[in-house]
Amino acid sequence: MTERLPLMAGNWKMNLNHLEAIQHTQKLAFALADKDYEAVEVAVMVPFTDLRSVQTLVDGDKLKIKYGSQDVSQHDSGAYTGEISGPMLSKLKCAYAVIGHSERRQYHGENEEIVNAKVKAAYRNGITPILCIGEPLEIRKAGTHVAYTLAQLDGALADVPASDAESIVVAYEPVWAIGTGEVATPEDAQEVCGAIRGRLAELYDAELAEKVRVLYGGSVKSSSAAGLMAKPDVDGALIGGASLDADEFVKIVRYREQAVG
Ligand SMILES: O=C(CO)COP(=O)(O)O
Repeated sequence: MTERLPLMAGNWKMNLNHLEAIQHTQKLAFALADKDYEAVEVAVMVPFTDLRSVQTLVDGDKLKIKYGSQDVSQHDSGAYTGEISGPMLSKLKCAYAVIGHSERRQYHGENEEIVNAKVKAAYRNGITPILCIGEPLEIRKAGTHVAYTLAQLDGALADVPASDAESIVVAYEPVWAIGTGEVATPEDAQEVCGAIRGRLAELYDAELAEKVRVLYGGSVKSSSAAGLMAKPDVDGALIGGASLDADEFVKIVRYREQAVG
């Protein structure tokens, strides 16, 4: 079995201006030691206006923290007022772009076609997508959450070749768990993360599926991280609210030191 380096990615959402971003990144850099980065990959997904500041810090101080954006345009250039392109993000050395977050699907009308085009735009520009999928509450209640989430995966990966897909990060983020304080149980997370890996094996092959990191996101805190990470198909977390608190985020990065609960 391939060893997958866990990924702990903070999604700051629409929080922290560029001055606050500098302060927050410096706090993380100060708190995290080399040995933390050996055990876990650490990333922050920041507002567009923070990227240049974060890049300058990371480059200047040779920080091991990775960074990325929370979205990317499906187009590479042109008359798309307000959009930010893949070439702009790769020029800022973004490692990752969050794509298809439920808040973008909900508030910005992103459908499967757009998400698929954005995944391709990221790859075209050397950026690794962190693809977000997951069901709303009514689907969970109806018991069709696995099929619903896998259909989102199929749509996002349509016509994406294995040579690209092998590096994708998939984040299972059930909408009912996002920002609600209601974290999925480790068993719930494993059920869907395992199904995602199974579908990747069907869409591509087992070797690719073993390589891909599948994260869980939704109200992750230091008190829940170790339990989630104990599951075989959960390879990290996408962390919203708790990533805005540097001490709490560092505790999540060090989940191995926390009790499984
Ligand atoms: O949406 C999320 C990460 O992308 C999860 O947000 P919370 O951790 O605030 O629930």
